[in-house]
Amino acid sequence: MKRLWTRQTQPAHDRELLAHVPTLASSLQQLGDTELTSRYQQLKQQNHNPSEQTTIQTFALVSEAVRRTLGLNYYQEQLMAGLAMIRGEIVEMQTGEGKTITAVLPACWYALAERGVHVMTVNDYLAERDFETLSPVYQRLGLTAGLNQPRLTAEEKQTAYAADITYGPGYEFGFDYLRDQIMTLSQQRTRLGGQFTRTLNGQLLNTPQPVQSAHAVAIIDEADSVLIDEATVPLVLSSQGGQPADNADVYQAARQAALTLKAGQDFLVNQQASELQITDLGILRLSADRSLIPIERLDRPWMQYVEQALRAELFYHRDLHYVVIENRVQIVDPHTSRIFTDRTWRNGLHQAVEAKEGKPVTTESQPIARIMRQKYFQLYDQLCGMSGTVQGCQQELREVYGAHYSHIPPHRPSRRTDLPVRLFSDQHSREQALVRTIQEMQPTQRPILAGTADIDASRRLSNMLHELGIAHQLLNGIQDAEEAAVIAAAGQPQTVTIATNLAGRGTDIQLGLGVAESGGLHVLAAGFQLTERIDRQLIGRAARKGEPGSSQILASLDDALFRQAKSAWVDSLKLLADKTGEIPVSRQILGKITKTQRRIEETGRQRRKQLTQYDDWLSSATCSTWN
Ligand SMILES: Nc1ncnc2c1ncn2[C@@H]1O[C@H](COP(=O)(O)OP(=O)(O)OP(=O)(O)O)[C@@H](O)[C@H]1O
Repeated sequence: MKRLWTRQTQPAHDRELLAHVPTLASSLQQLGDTELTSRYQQLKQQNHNPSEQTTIQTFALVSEAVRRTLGLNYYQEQLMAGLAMIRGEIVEMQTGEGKTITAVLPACWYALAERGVHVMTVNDYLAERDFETLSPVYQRLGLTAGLNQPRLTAEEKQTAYAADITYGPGYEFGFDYLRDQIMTLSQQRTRLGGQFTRTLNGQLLNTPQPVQSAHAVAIIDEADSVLIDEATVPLVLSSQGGQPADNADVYQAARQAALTLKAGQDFLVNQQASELQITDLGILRLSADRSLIPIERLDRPWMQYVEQALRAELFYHRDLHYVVIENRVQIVDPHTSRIFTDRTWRNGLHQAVEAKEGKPVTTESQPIARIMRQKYFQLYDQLCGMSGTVQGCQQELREVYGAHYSHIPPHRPSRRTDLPVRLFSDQHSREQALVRTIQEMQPTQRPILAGTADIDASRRLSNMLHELGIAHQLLNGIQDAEEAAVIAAAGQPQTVTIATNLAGRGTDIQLGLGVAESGGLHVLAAGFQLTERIDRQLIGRAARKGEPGSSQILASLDDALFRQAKSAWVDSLKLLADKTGEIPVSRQILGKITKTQRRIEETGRQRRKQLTQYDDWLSSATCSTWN
């Protein structure tokens, strides 16, 4: 990756440099809007020279545009983060420190070069929110902003990319790249003579053009999520599936066959690793009665259909891995609990889940092109980003993306109180304790955000509160309420919000009248997440912007983290439970939990590394075949 401006960070020098920004910005206050725009445009015409002077002027113009449009004045820390990002760094700013407007500083600085700036975040909701909020700021400087969303037409995408600054979810940029590659390849295959004839006929004028022109700059919000957490799953572009399948009976027959098999005899299963293998005995049993196999309708070996049916049965659970909405199986993102309406599992797994649920079986989509996310982001000349939680993955960001890390201190010291962790022997005891805590807090009028691990748990907690007549709202991706409306209400007095990880990133819960005085938002986390970073995201919803707030984790030995720990110390903890199921938590236990989370983070890193190496090998193998 090429750097536009590299220089070692010198905090004292930077502070001195940035101290000029507010002064210069104040002097711009007397300018009219047109004059403000033309000042920025003049900078653009000065044949973009990445000097410190240009940086100060750009930051001052952006500061004034933000003040006029949003009524906010940049903090010094936001300017520092902006400066770090134009050096290609990934900055860690605590949650709630105002990353959304911080991204405008590097975006406008990079836009001076007129090569296109892509601002990416984790999902379309956040991309649209940021685009809506910030477009008027860009307009003031004479810049255009575009929104790149899934399901746009090619023309709409071209318009979004033609803008100076394009917002969108990270994965969508990758999918556009794959679509462009496929189109370009298919055009290259058109024989020269064919092109000549088509040119004579005027047909080439209508030849589709790639939507993505360049990979100049990517500014990535929630960088650890986009670049690390999601990086285990490659981007795969598939042909359109999802139509009613005319071989539905095959998947149903495979399910019937799978249900006759006995674990330990006919198949071996490793629940932890989600692996299974049909034994020789199982194969014998499955082939015993050939009349049960719809042989002439198979597209792949029968065993593979049965294996997928078993996987669907054993590893894929409703309201955890998928939901069923309007008779359709829809995948749930394991990191955020967000529902992917337009994605399906491959190799017949989606159909196996549909058959398991007794829903209409749809046609399989076929993979057409794929790219590891790492490879896609490496295409950019310049990559930078922000997150509240970079610590724990800075080494990987450097190794894979060549991006250095810098930590930006909070504008105001945190006023969050983290109450002692509570641990329970099982999920049920934990849920009882959650409900008791919510009940006890009701008189304080403080809003509560209860974060659950999955949709199923959010529903259970919701039902328990219903039974007790405790009013609450639910944010788990399948309720009808608009996400923005739920979040807007979550900081109002006495509001109880139950949310899956959907609320974990990027949601800014504004405190209602009198809430700060009564102690601010209280976050109740139902369990530890697999990594410390994700814990910090949820907890970070409380006490933002120097406000008061508190958090508490209520864990249970049933949680995925303890299951993954697979250790004798976890089993021994059960013996310590009192009659409510609560287990006293020592520093030693907390230390072991942190150790487990770090081990899982490290395993994830190794896995991503292996996947990329395997992908490298695969690409070189494929290339040599083509040659
Ligand atoms: N300079 C500023 N002055 C006053 N308020 C600000 C400033 N910058 C941001 N804010 C406000 O702080 C709140 C949090 O901002 P934002 O959502 O961008 O934070 P964040 O760092 O992205 O949080 P998260 O890590 O949760 O995504 C918003 O309400 C925003 O308007």
